[in-house]
Amino acid sequence: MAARIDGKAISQAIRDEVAQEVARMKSALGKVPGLAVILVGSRKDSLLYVTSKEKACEQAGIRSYSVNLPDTATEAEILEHVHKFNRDPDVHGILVQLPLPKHVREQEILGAVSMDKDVDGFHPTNIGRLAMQGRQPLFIPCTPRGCIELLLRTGVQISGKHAVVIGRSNIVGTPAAMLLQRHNATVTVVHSYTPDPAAVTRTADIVIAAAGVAHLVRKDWLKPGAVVIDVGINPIEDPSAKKGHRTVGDVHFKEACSVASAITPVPGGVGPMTIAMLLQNTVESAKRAYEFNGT
Ligand SMILES: Nc1nc(=O)c2c([nH]1)NC[C@@H]1CN(c3ccc(C(=O)N[C@@H](CCC(=O)O)C(=O)O)cc3)C=[N+]21
Repeated sequence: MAARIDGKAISQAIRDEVAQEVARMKSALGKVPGLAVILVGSRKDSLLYVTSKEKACEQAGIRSYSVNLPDTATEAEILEHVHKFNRDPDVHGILVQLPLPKHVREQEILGAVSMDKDVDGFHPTNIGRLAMQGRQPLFIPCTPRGCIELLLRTGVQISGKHAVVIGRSNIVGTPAAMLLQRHNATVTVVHSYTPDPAAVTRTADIVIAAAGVAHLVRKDWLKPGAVVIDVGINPIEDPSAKKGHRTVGDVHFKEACSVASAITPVPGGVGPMTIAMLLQNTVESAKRAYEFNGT
């Protein structure tokens, strides 16, 4: 029976650490970190995420600034807000909630965020530095960083292990693969064109599932003793649930539990870590801005 990796508890510990840092900064400098969140449109899931980010900021003592633009907002309008936050010295992190409406070119917007406020780590220069040996990005994308943090804080060795990342998105799969490589794992990325993803994944010591497909990873995809990090957040119908639906990961949790040595649940795994990492990136950014080392 696999150990359950408790993302909720670990993320709470990180949020407590962040809150302490914020308190120290406040008493030493009279300043607190600031996070700006730009939301375009009214997708229900995005609204929910943004609200929980704001709540988490408030609890940690981080000031949040939010802008909610209509679906019809133009690139120029969004850029105006990005530029305003770039100039604002009280703002240390800027997050543009993704996905953006289809008429907006995502890369244009993400590339306009000041590199040293790019707490999502999505600026091309930060991604480029993440990919290069011997270079340091200013920020590591929150979800992949959360996955690695879960491994580190549960004492899972990464160095020398074979890690398989399922999915190659810009925001999770690709940066997760780069990060694992920086931690000296041997990394394979499988995706929708991989002929036999199960066979490849079965050779993994560590699996990071970020395909966005409910229950893609079954028992026969896993090597006995594998450590499984499930990034998926997929709504499925469930007549027995109160709302008629529930959230499941990319991994069939129950099946995986009989094979894996440790696994993250959904919800309560990677999701809460994403928010904790966002807060941590924001505090680190404010500390850099004020040249404050925490004492
Ligand atoms: N610029 C940008 N940055 C992001 O970091 C970003 C984004 N856009 N767009 C959407 C995704 C998704 N995301 C999540 C954050 C928290 C949970 C979370 O806390 N989930 C809970 C509840 C899940 C549920 O029950 O639905 C859990 O997993 O336990 C999930 C997903 C951040 N994202």
